[in-house]
Amino acid sequence: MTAASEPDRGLFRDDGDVVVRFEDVSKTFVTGPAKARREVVAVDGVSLEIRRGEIFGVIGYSGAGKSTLVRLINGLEPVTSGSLTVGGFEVAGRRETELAPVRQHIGMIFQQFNLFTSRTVAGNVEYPLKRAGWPKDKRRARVAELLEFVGLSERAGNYPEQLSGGQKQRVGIARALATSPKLLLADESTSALDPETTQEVLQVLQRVNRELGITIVLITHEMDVVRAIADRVAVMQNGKVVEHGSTVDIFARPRTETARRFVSSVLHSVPDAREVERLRRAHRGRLVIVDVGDGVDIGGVLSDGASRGVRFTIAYGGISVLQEQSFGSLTFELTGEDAAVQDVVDELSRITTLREVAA
Ligand SMILES: Nc1ncnc2c1ncn2[C@@H]1O[C@H](COP(=O)(O)OP(=O)(O)OP(=O)(O)O)[C@@H](O)[C@H]1O
Repeated sequence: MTAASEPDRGLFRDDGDVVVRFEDVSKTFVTGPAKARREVVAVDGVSLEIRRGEIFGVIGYSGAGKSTLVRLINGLEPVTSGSLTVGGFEVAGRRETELAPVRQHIGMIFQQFNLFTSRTVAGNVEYPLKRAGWPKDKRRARVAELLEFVGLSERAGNYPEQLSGGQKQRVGIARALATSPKLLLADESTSALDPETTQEVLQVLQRVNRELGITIVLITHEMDVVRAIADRVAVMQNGKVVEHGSTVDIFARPRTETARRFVSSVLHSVPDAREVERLRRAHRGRLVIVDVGDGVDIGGVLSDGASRGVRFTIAYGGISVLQEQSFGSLTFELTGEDAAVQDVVDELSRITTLREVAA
């Protein structure tokens, strides 16, 4: 599918490699009546760059501030403080009427699809083209092209209620792509879908990114979604980005407890509290959990330990491969003379992240 010709007005062209730049951005909601005003800091001092052509995941638990962060990008919520440039355009401090030029380059899809129930599939996809003033024959050709791209040509005359969840979301994607945005915001776009349908929608999003070169910001609370398609990811907690980096790095070396919990929700290589209890009952030696990955020579340390009489038992763990790198974690029981075991623990701590399971 080709990009539709649209006036560009210079946005998204001279912004270098960075499509969205947050600099110390905060968003505070003030709620309640005058006497009992309450402030909620939904986004708290976020600095972040989203690069051209990437799929950028934003993950966090409910209330972390993900939706608000993304709604700032297209000005659905105004920024309280800081600087936010989108396609080289400063969004912070703009009036609603000034945002139209930047919004025309941004598409959005939603968890609940937000389709017009009274319009057909084709009518839904056509809607933004009508609003943008496209003539009828061009609209028709564009809608056909978009429906083909998302694999729904046969469904053009159906109404949303006749479609499955995955098909509805594909209509949402086609509609969001209609006017050839440079940036697609996907807010929990697969959260209402079963795992199989989720994969189907993620594959379409991946094609949107790879084949059309559209940058995607993907909000989710599922690390599986991040693992499937995100190039980089930001982990949010209490309005702050507590960690961000390439998806591979976050999986291989999560630095915060929140990131670690998200990673272990997918990999299951780290024992949870109940499993730790069971391990503790079954093993009497020192129990350590170590992160493993390419280039981390855990075997070498254990062999050295063995030469001093330290024995190890693998009690728990798992190793996965993502984008050709292996990562995961192993839980060892170490037994032997105290000082020698301590040397092994020290050496493992030096080469990787090690957590000890309390005796
Ligand atoms: N319009 C609003 N008015 C007042 N408070 C709001 C508003 N929108 C969001 N908040 C608050 O801001 C915080 C962040 O909410 P946000 O919806 O951005 O989080 P989230 O990570 O997207 O959560 P979820 O996954 O549940 O949607 C929450 O405490 C929320 O209650």
